[in-house]
Amino acid sequence: MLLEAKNLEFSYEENQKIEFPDFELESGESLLILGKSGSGKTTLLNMLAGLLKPKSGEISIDGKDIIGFSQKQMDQFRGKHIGLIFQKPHLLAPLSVKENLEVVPFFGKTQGESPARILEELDIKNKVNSKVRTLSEGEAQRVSIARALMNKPKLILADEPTSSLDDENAERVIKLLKDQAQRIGAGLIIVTHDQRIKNHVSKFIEVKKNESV
Ligand SMILES: Nc1ncnc2c1ncn2[C@@H]1O[C@H](COP(=O)(O)OP(=O)(O)OP(=O)(O)O)[C@@H](O)[C@H]1O
Repeated sequence: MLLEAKNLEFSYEENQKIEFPDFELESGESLLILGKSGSGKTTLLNMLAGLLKPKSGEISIDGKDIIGFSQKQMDQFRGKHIGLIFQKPHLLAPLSVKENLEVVPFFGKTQGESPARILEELDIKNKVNSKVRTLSEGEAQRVSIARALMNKPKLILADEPTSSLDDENAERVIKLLKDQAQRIGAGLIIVTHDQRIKNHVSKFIEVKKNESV
């Protein structure tokens, strides 16, 4: 099993508690996190990425109890094994596409995939030397997927990756995410409201906020 989450709870404030459903994910499998606005989907993704510590519960990734990690251990683990994709691409604007990919193995201290190969897979090779500020939104999101794949992560976490894309680009990005996750044998978890993604991934959990604590 790649990932197991059990009895997770989080609270930002004393009179508020968010309880999360238990779930499991195998390598190569995809899962959607669904739920209303404000229900706690991004909070869950941030806990899985080790960016937030749950109030209680367990998260195991690749057999490791990530909640027990120190901040430094978590940063190293994330750099090596987790690829993150956000709603907006968060690329380094003054750098080229290639340079944006090359910083990943540099900071993760890993060997990294070849940027040329990944950009070819994502059909964006002709932009390799372009500055990222000259890219369209769909192209920039494909570069952010390329960046998340650079370290061949075991787990890919994506937060609303298609919400600012038109239908054609959204379909393309979903397909790429799924295909690439399968190619490298990674688990893929996507937070979304997007019906266009729901048509492509059948396994899901739903997060519901519980106000009465
Ligand atoms: N830093 C914070 N401090 C206090 N409350 C927060 C903080 N971040 C989020 N919350 C609250 O926690 C709840 C869950 O937020 P979260 O962003 O996880 O929801 P979400 O399901 O991802 O929402 P959306 O779909 O609108 O992005 C919300 O009520 C939100 O207002």
